[in-house]
Amino acid sequence: MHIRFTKMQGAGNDFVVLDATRQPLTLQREQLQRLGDRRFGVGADQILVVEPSTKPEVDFRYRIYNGATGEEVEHCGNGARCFVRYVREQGLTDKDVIRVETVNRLLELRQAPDGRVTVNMGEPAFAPADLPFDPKALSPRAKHGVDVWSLPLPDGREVEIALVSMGNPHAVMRVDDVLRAPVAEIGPIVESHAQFPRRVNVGFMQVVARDQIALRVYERDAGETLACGTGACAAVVAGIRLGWLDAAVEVQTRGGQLRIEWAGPGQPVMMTGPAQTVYQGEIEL
Ligand SMILES: N[C@H](CCC[C@H](N)C(=O)O)C(=O)O
Repeated sequence: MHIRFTKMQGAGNDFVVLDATRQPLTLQREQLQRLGDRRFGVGADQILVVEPSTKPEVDFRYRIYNGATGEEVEHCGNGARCFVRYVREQGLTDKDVIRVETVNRLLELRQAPDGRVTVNMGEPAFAPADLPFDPKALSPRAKHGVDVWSLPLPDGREVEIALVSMGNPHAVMRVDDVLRAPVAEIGPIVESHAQFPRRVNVGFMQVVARDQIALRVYERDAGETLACGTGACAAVVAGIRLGWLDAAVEVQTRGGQLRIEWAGPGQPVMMTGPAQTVYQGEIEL
């Protein structure tokens, strides 16, 4: 199969974007993995497929696959910003506000004149069943009236995590210094911990000020990425709930800066950040 693709990045989280608006595109897992493979294919953290909408009030559908496994996932924040740039640059729409449906969310996206894109990421969810997270023998520790969980590790250590679903699952822990955080060691252990039947994205958050954090994320099925949009949303929401952060926070990631705003329960999380096209290409799959 001959495929035209667009390579994009949002704060260093990179994507292969495919246009399935003109004709249906059904890719096998192995083909998705080939697109994501940094040696034998194009290389990307996730593959984004833009599809026509099936509903009059929605402009597009957007499907997301982790590049390493070809597994479909529920949400991708940096990908949503690249999606907006893509559909406008490809002439698929000239709207300033775009409504797009993912597998389990309806997002509203808007691009500002300076090119930065703001995404209404929907409301966070916190019940263990939303992740899913199976507490088994664990019990939550209430902190600031919010449940945090002490997760036992195989070597006997424990890590304290806050659970947030942005449609996809996030376990967030606070660290003193992200540069020295044990991301490569603890990330994979928590990602595939038995308490997470569908595994989890693992965030390491350093609180710099009440309106500033530094964040690294060991992503489910991707390892550490340079930025994770839903991870930034989950970390800020957890920090606000735990009393560490105000309602608008600048998030410094290894790949760039994101701005996350959340006005509290019942409100959506708003994310603003960069999105760029890197190149276009073709590949035989
Ligand atoms: N690895 C994530 C999907 C991509 C999320 C991330 N790239 C973002 O920007 O939100 C998961 O398995 O839930």
